[in-house]
Amino acid sequence: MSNHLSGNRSALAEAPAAPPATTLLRFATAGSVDDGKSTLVGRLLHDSKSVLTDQLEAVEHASRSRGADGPDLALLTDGLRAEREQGITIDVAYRYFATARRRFILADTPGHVQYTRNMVTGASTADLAVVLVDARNGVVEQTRRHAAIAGLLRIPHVVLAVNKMDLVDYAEPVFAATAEEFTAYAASLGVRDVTAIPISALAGDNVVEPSTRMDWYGGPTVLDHLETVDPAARTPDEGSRFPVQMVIRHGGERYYAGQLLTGRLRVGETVTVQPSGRTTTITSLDVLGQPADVVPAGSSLSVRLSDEIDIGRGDMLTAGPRPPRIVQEIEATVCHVADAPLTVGQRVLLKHTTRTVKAIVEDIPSRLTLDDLSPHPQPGRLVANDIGRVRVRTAEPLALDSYADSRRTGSFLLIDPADGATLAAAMAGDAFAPAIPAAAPEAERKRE
Ligand SMILES: Nc1nc2c(ncn2[C@@H]2O[C@H](COP(=O)(O)OP(=O)(O)OP(=O)(O)O)[C@@H](O)[C@H]2O)c(=O)[nH]1
Repeated sequence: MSNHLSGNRSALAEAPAAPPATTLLRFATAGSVDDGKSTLVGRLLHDSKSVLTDQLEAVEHASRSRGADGPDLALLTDGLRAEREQGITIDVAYRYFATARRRFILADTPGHVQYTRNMVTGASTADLAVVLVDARNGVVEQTRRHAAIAGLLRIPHVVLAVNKMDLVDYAEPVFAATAEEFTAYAASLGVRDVTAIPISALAGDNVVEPSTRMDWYGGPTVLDHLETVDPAARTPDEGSRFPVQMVIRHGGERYYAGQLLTGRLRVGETVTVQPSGRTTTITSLDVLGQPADVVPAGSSLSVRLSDEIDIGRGDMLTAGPRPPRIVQEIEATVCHVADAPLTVGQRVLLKHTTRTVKAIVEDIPSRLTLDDLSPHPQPGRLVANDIGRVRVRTAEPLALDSYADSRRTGSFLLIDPADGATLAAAMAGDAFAPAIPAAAPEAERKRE
């Protein structure tokens, strides 16, 4: 049976296998406009020799033609001409690079205040967020928003890069005060793993090479930390989740193809078909034409089962200690990304893994103030860049995890049925409630 998928390879190519977690780190950058994100990323790529030579030559050429002395490192990341002309980064730019120790996917997200939605998009799958501040300004409103989003998205690790240390004479007290303020604030939002690093992206201090101008700092450089941090740390033990992407009939057999999002699958294992709840046994697993006994998360595969059960695209095979909840009534935290508002009573499509069902927005009980995550009750609607709570009712049951348990299968999209445009990105369940143990009540008291 090893080659039965050869005619269907292109369909499987939709979901490429991810490399093992130990070799790949997904991270996002965030900072206010002009804090130096692009310069930092350019410096990282340049000094770690991750940049392709032709790219670097193009940048040097462009920099020279603008009369600059050395390469303008921001040019390496601000790819789009329109963005450069506007002078701000307006969308998420994904970069793929590697060093000898690790491969990286970087979501370079914009700093402008109105682009919260892009930060959410870029950071939603990140293992780590690099939050930049300008050493001269310290923690500003945008920094607090970025910390809040990191908390909401449950990004396991945060690096606070205190940049432009060259402009504050590389002074330790400036760094220490900013690091202390940020770490305390982040902790109040449930972000516990913060590594603060004093850097100059422009001069190259503590980005790849340790700085000779900040002897008082004994911690890692940015690259050291990115190369050694454990991406899996703090991720809870997830069950196995295999949403069926397509059913392939071949030689009288049925094969279910898709990508294993979390956990692993094993031949002979009992799995539950969701949302019907029927159980069956895996008789074979096949990864790109090769039979396998055990398949890890991230693999694209096809599964054969012992029973003839009616299974189609959008069903999910699950196994493991914590089964998903089968729900039609969902409470979620959403980041609204469309220009048109989201309102109570609105009919939407809900896309969760490979399943898309009709749904209605039953309630929008609160909207969050991003500075401190305190809720405003009963906003009635959400507009672009708002983060709020919604209650949604679906026409059919869904097998849903809470976002706290699984970022992959606890998230979904709300889609406009008229044109297929994404309205909101959602995190199911108690996404922000437990992340703010003390901050919200205190903030409430302050307002009173
Ligand atoms: N002195 C000094 N200047 C820096 C440093 N890092 C960046 N800059 C300068 O700060 C300005 C903004 O840097 P960018 O990297 O474009 O900032 P950004 O955060 O990517 O800005 P947006 O893309 O607009 O969000 C540029 O003039 C940089 O040369 C630094 O460490 N020290």
